Amino acid sequence: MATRTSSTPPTRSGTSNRSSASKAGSRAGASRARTGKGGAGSRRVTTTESGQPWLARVIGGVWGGIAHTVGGGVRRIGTDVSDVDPEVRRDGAALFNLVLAVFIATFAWWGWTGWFPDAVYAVVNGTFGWVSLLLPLMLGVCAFRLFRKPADHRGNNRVGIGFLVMAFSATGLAHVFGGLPSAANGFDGLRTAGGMLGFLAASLLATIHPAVPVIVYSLLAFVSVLIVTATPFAAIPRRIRGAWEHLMGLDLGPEEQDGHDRSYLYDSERRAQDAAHERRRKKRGLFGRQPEGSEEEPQERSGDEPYERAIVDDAEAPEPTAQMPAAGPGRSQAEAAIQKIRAAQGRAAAAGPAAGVPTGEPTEAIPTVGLPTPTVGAAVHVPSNPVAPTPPPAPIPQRTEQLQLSGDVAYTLPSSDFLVQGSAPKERTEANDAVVAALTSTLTQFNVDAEVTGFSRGPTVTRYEIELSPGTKVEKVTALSKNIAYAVASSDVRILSPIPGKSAIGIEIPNTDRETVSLGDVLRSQNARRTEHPMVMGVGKDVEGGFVVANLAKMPHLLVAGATGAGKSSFVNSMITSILMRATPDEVRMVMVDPKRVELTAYEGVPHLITPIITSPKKAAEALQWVVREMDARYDDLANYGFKHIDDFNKAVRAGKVVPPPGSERKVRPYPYLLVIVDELADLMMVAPRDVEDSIVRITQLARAAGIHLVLATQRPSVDVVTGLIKANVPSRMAFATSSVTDSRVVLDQPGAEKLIGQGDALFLPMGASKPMRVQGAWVSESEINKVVEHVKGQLTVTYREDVAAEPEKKQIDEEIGDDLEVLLQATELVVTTQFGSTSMLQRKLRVGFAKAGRLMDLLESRGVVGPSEGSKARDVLVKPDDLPAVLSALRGEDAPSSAAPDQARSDHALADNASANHHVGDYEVDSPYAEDLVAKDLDSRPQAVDYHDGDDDGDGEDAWQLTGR
Ligand SMILES: Nc1ncnc2c1ncn2[C@@H]1O[C@H](COP(=O)(O)OP(=O)(O)OP(=O)(O)O)[C@@H](O)[C@H]1O
Repeated sequence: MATRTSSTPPTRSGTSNRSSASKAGSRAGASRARTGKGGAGSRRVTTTESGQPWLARVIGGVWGGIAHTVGGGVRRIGTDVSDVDPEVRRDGAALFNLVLAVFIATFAWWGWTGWFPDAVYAVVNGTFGWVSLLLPLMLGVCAFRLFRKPADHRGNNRVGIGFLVMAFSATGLAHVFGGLPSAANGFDGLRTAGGMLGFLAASLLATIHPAVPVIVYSLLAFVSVLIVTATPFAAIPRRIRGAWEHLMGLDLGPEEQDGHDRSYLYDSERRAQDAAHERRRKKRGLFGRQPEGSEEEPQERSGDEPYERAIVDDAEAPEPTAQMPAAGPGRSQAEAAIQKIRAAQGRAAAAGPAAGVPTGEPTEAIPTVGLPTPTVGAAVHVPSNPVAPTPPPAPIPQRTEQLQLSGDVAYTLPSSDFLVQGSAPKERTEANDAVVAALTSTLTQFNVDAEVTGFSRGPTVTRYEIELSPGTKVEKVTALSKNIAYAVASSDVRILSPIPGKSAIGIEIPNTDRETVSLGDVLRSQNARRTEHPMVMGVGKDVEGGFVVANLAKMPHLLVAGATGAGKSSFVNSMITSILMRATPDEVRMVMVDPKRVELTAYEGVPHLITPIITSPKKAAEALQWVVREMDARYDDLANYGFKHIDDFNKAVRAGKVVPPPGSERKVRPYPYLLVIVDELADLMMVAPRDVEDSIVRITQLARAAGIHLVLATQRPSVDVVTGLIKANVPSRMAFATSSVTDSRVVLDQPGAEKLIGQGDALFLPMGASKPMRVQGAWVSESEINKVVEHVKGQLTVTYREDVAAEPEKKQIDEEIGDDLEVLLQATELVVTTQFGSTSMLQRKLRVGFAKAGRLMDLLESRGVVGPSEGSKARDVLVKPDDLPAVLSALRGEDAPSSAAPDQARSDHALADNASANHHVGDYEVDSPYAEDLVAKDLDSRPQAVDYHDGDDDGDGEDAWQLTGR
């Protein structure tokens, strides 16, 4: 059981509401009415329990009211952050800082006089000297932060401490520059310098030499600026250089700033990089981060966005491509290089004994076909695309502060150090130059008027770009695929025609020197930092060496398939580790299904789990049904409170705008995302194909808005596992190497995956993309996973929901039915689906005797499935096929299944919210009639499937259905 939990335990609901209401009431009167008890009730509790004098209560209430009003206004300045959770607001303290700032400003800046300001001024000025002029600014910044970021305790403390150090060192300096007044000069003397504080700080040091306090406090003041601006020492030179270059108008591109040489780029490429950098820089602010006080706000998550994409990248600033420049000196330079190669080849062809085996001059030698060797003079002029630099070890992404979970639990995300840094990516190697030469040679041999204009080196493959001269057919190059494979001595050549977004043909050829993509690097990349969304995962690197990061919430469901050893499990590990690195259990909960029992065991016990890792396929099928019910409960809330997406609902809950009906005991909490991971769909489909498919289809059709997302992995991407229905509803696909082109078609609806080279090489087709993107999956080692898991488990003890895959409850079966339930269910299904109430049919189809068939028919009549006997005629069937699930459930003694539950019932529940009990789903509460019903059903106890093949081939219509029991 949990020792700590991320939310209010079930038993607390009543009392905790009261106590939190009481706290809120004493802190800020205006927030009282938030609790389910209603404003009056809360106020009464505060009044009777607090024991404060009435005047204090009145002042507290007025202060709280003003604080919330001012806070509301401040939170709307610039980026609107008015959805700050009312529970964590510190408006009272913020207002205190603000009032103090204004007050000090009135006499320090504006010279307000009078006995009261004079008295305060004497104290403040006597303590700080002329540094009191700075105090309003410091207090103002503190107030602003407290209003807008009350939960950022770490940041607020940092700024507060920074200002204290700054004020102290400033008084020390002021004391020296104010002429080192001594105590004998009295307060008046000290006031004109650094005040009493300055005297204490500097007078002793100044006895050594007046320069000593100047040096000490200058350094301390500098350190205080670093503390306030959260600038690490290592970043100082870069920031100073950035500021200088900005002031002088010399802004460099990002690569140059990182110490990367850009001399290999053409002018136009550099300009493109600069423009992209400028756009990004403008977005981020002068120093690559937002100025203090407006640090990058967590991106608002909202349900509906235009042009949603699963991939997270800088869509506005596409990375420059290293195509041959259209014109100018760069172009002529490149053309000269190509001509040089041509000339060399021409000479070689003329001189060589056999076509394609050129023997050029040593410096311009063309490699022999099939045995590529590096050629300095030839290929080196073909530009390579710049690869994304390995990001320096840094937090992943910005949130290393303590996060406040519900239930007042502090939670720290795992440190970036747990994930190692990968080796620096290579931009070009000799092997690339050799392949360029081989490709150029092949094109020349076959008289194809085309040029290799550049290449992008990825970790696993390099994509060489070929541009055709006007009038040359694309097919002339694609027809050469076998010759190209021969020339580069690799069978895994993949031709892209065209490269998406470019007028060029891409030829992907595996690198002989592969590189591993470290998950840590992917999560530290700019793309990952662009968003704080908790469902973002590091996918890997694309062929251009760019980091690929995707948002699972936008996929919204993902199919991962590939042959054994192709890299699926490694991908699933990267996905789970990404979530653990970036999301708290309050933000993302997971259900893991691992019938293979080995792949996911490392994650057992992480607090993000809602149920122990499920290894039994039967229990997994039940868990999926639980997910369906959870989805229904969430939909009820969305419908009830008028939201279209769980993100909008959560935002409103955090802003205190979701108020349960008066009298309701319920405490509405934000719903976490629910990620359901199935690491071998085939095992589930073998056990309960119909139920698993039903659940998956239902979840995938609706769950996006409910924040529920499915990831289905399989090594058997055949049509009986990945059925048409499942495929139609799981729009994003990740195909690792498949064993056949048929499998590739099942996963991607196109060939390609069969040409992948395994071990993490994949084709990623996120929802909405027309062409799959080739990526090398991110790799995370077992030891890294263990470190992350240990940290996460140390933060919070897992609290499992017991009913997700619980043992099925004993059912109340009608005594009259007794042991005949199985066969009665079959009879019902048979009669209702065929709409034919014949006893002899039951006899034949169920292979039972006349007496048994007659008894079954009587039972069916007594339960209203068929009408009374009409002699030799078949009986009327009174139940429509659509109502069959409800009837079967009723016979089993269960409640109606959720899929068959009338919508009216659900909306009735929604209206009667306060009448239903509080239930916990995961660690959050749901009011749902189904919450009680979140109990697994015994699926094995009923007929599994109706076989659509004819039973006995005698041609009669009755035989069209045959029940196949287990
Ligand atoms: N992204 C990757 N980077 C580097 N190597 C990888 C990557 N993914 C997989 N590999 C290599 O391939 C091996 C098999 O990968 P993995 O176990 O993920 O395959 P799988 O498809 O899950 O196979 P199975 O279905 O048999 O479990 C790993 O042990 C590792 O050596």
